[in-house]
Parts: sequence; C-alpha cells; structure tokens
Amino acid sequence: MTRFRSIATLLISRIVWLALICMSVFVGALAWWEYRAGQQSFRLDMRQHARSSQLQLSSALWDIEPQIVRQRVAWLASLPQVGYVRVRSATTGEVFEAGDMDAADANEREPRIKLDIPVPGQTEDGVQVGLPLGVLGTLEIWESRSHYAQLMRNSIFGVVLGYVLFTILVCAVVAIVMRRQLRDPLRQISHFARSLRPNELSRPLVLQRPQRNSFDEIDLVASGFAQLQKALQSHIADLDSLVAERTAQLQLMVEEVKRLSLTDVLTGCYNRRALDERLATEIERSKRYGRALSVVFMDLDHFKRINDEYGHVTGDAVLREVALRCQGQLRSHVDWMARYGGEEFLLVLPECATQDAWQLAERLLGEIRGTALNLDGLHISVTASFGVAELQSGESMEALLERADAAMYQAKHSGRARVCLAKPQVGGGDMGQA
Ligand SMILES: Nc1nc2c(ncn2[C@@H]2O[C@H](COP(=O)(O)OP(=O)(O)OP(=O)(O)O)[C@@H](O)[C@H]2O)c(=O)[nH]1
Repeated sequence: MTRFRSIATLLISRIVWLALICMSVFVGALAWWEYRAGQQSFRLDMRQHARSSQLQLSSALWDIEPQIVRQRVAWLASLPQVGYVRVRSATTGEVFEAGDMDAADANEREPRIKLDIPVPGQTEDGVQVGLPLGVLGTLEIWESRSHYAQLMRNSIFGVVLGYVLFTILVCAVVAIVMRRQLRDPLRQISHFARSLRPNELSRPLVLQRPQRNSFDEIDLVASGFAQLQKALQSHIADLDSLVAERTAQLQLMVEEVKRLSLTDVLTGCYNRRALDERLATEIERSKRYGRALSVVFMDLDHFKRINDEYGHVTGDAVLREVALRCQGQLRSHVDWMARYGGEEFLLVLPECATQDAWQLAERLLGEIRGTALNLDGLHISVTASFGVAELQSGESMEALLERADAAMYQAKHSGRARVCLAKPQVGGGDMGQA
C-alpha cells in the first residue's frame, strides 16, 4: 500500500519548489540588472570625477608637482567604486598609482576609464588655448570588484529575505486554509464512512466546519454521500422485500415438495413413505395416552378384470373415485388413508376401537358396492375386501399391519366383498369374523 501524504503537505512542497525556482530566476535577473546599473552609474560617476581630476592632474603634471598628482590619485582611489588608479606622466615616464591592483584585477583587464591628460588650457576637442598642443599623461581607473559584490549582496539579500518571508507567509496561509477547509472535513468524512454500519445507513453525515455563506467541493462530497446513503437504503429495502418474497415462495415450494413427497399422485392419499412415518407416530401416541387405534386394510376385488375390460386409464379413474368416496366417510383431521400399493389401501383410525372400525369398514363396503361408479358414461360395479385390526398393547406396527393384512386375505378367501376382523396376537382374545 502506498504511504499516506496529505494534500496540504503536497501543495506546500510544490509552492516551495516553485518559489525556489522563481527566486533563482528572479535573483539572477536582479543580479544582472544591478550589475549593469552599477556599471553605468560607475561610469557616469567616474567620468565626472575623472574630468574634474583631469584639469588638476594636467596643472600638476605641467607644473611638475608630483605631490599634488599623488594626492589626486589617492583621492580617486579612495572613492568606494574605485579599485585602482594609475597616472602615467608622458614627459617624465613616472607612474603614480593608488588602490589595490590585484583586487581590481588591473593586470588582467583593461581599465574601465582611460583618459589622456592634456596640456593645461587645451579643450577637449584639442583646440589649443595659448599653450602648445600635447598630452602630458594618461589617467586609468579600474572599478572596485568587491564594492560591486557588496552592492549586489546587499541588494539581493534584501530581495531574497523578502521573498523567503513572503513564501513562508503564503505557505502558512495555504496550510491553515487547507487544514480547516479540506483536511479536517475530509478526515471527518473518512471517519464517518468507516464507522457507518449497514444497519445505521440513515445516520446523517454532520461536518464540523466554520460558518459560510456559500458551499464548496466538500459540501458537494457530503451531499453526494447523503444521496448514496439514501440510494443504498432504498436498494437494501428492495432487496429485503425481494428476499422476503422469495423466501415465502420458497417456503410454499418446500411445503409443496414435502406434500408431494408424502402423497400418492394418482389418488391424493398418503403414500407408503408417509404411512410409515405417520402410523409410527399414531402408534406411539396411542400407547402414550392409552387410547385405542385401529387400522383397516382395503383391497379392491378382481381389479385386474377392470383393467382388462376397460383399460388402465379407466382403472386409474376407478382407484381415484374409490379413494374419494372412502375419504368422504372418514372423520376429518382425525382419520386418514394411505395407498398401500396397487389397488390396496390402508385406513388409520385413531381413538377408534375394533367395533367402530368394523362398522366403518362395513359402511365403506356398502358405499363402494351400493353405487356403481359412473365414469365417462360407464357404470362399473366395484367391491372390496376389508381386514380390521385394533392395536394391542405392546404390539409393533409391523405386527399390527400383518394381522390386518391377514384379516383382509381371510375376507378374500371367504368370498370377497366382506369385512373380517383380525385374530388377536398370541396371548390376546380371538375377535372372530364379522
Ligand atoms: N389401472 C391401474 N391398475 C393397477 C394399478 N396398480 C395395480 N394395478 C392392477 O391391479 C391389478 C391387481 O391384480 P391382482 O393382484 O391379481 O388382484 P385382483 O385382480 O384385484 O384380484 P383379487 O385381489 O384377488 O380380488 C393388476 O392387474 C395391476 O396391474 C394402478 O395404479 N392403476
């Protein structure tokens, strides 16, 4: 991860760099300007001094007064702009000099000012005024380099100092403004975004900022954030309702799948799987509360003939109709019926003793036998054989079903279309045949 760097720090460092570059260019230009201006002023000054000295030197050389020449040369050299002064007498060859020749670099450079010293009375354009024409000597002046350097140092130091102070001031102002207007609000926004939990999306973003009459980029970010929160809230609400809707649909589908997994598709009765589960529960409940529980096996008689005579589709319709009629005779929410297999059904009768179960079986037999089934214009007569068994104490589900099945087979073997009671278990009483 890249390191954190504050925008204010970045801005200030950019300002400082820019200020340094500007200052370098500015100081360079200033130095050059000062140097040129200094040289021009030097030339003007010196030319005036040199002109005024020219006359004195002319008289002194003409009168051969070296003392005066030396004094004038020394005076010229004492001027702060002057580094070195030299006067050569053309008549005697004598050299008068003053100042620091090395500091002025006089051996290396040409003098800044070089004037001939004319014979006294001679004008500048060489017109003689009562005296012979001629040159008495030369006056050479070199400027003082250290003086220039000092001048430039003073001037540039002031500029640089002012510039540095100005830059520091600008940076300080930028830093304060950036901190108050940018860094602090951005940190508050960042802290808010980090601390915001999905369940508190409605919490508003409140920024601690100075009073203002206008709005800026930070306000735009804050209002964008608020809009994002609203959009997220509505999106989450949509998702919640969608999830609730899908969950309800899923629940319905699960229940439907569960129902289908426990139901016989053809007749709508419970299937074998449901029978095993539910009957085990009924037996358990019966034993726990000491209540009676009876089961009735019902097997349609000669059903094969119906299939053979009318076809399997009609056979299916017969199975559906018989199941419907039987269910109509059962106590709702108490008794229930399962398709045991093929044309065989099992009726489970909680809180029902042998006698009542036997009566129900008789009623069902009458219901099936009494009315011919009207299916697609066909009148089909159907009968069934029944085996009735009541749960005995300590009896298992398998044993109970076995006894009811045996009773049903007994009914078949006894001529069909009848009800037989199951024999009691070994040790139990014989219920006999109805
Ligand atoms: N249409 C139809 N027929 C079925 C279905 N399940 C089983 N069967 C038929 O039921 C008939 C049962 O025949 P059997 O076991 O000989 O019994 P039955 O003809 O009823 O004779 P008994 O039970 O002895 O009176 C067979 O022909 C099976 O094909 C079904 O779901 N639909």
